[in-house]
Amino acid sequence: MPGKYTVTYFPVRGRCEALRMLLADQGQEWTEDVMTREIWQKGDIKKSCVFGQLPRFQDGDFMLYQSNAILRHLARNHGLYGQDAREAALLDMVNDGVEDLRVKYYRLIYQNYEDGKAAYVEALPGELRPFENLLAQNNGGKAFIVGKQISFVDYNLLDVLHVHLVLAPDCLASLPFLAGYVQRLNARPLLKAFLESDAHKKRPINGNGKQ
Ligand SMILES: N[C@@H](CCC(=O)N[C@@H](CS)C(=O)NCC(=O)O)C(=O)O
Repeated sequence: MPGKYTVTYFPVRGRCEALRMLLADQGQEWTEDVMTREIWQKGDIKKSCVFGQLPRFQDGDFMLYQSNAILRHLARNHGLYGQDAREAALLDMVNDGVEDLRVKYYRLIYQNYEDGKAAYVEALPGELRPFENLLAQNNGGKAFIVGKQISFVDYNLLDVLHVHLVLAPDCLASLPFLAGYVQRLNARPLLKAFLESDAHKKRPINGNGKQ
């Protein structure tokens, strides 16, 4: 049984919105422990974090760092890690692909937004194409990214698609399976309620105001 969940993070969507979507869609409650820049800059909490960074996640007295490890822990707690070892391996593969894209996105947002945005947006459909192909191969593109049930990777991929749809609203124009996937997942009742909540809508996407 999972203990009480607490998410410690800066007041942004960033690397936590995927796990928040997972929790909301799975009907879980959690506490937000919001880290201000002022407190973080004092340095004591940073020193206490395993890798000197947030998010930190608490499941009762169990403490975890690294956003993808947190997603996987929640996947194991809530049956979101595929139906067998092969599905789990495929989920790991796709999640690594999501992480690669997320890292490119953060590099753009935090290091090269003004100069790099146009080229990034132009290349984006090509970056998203592998996910379109994976969807097309699974149940005619009408299911989840892997297998017949939702997984932690669906929440992570959905978050990365959400932030890219803000950056480049037409980025799915040539990717119909991904466009349908976003609509389908967004319409899941508990997820829809979360996406329409102030907690989600008012939370900045990134920490520097760029999006
Ligand atoms: N690989 C880590 C990256 C964590 C990370 O980059 N955290 C940033 C915020 S998103 C942070 O703590 N920045 C403050 C600092 O490094 O002092 C994860 O996925 O959790």
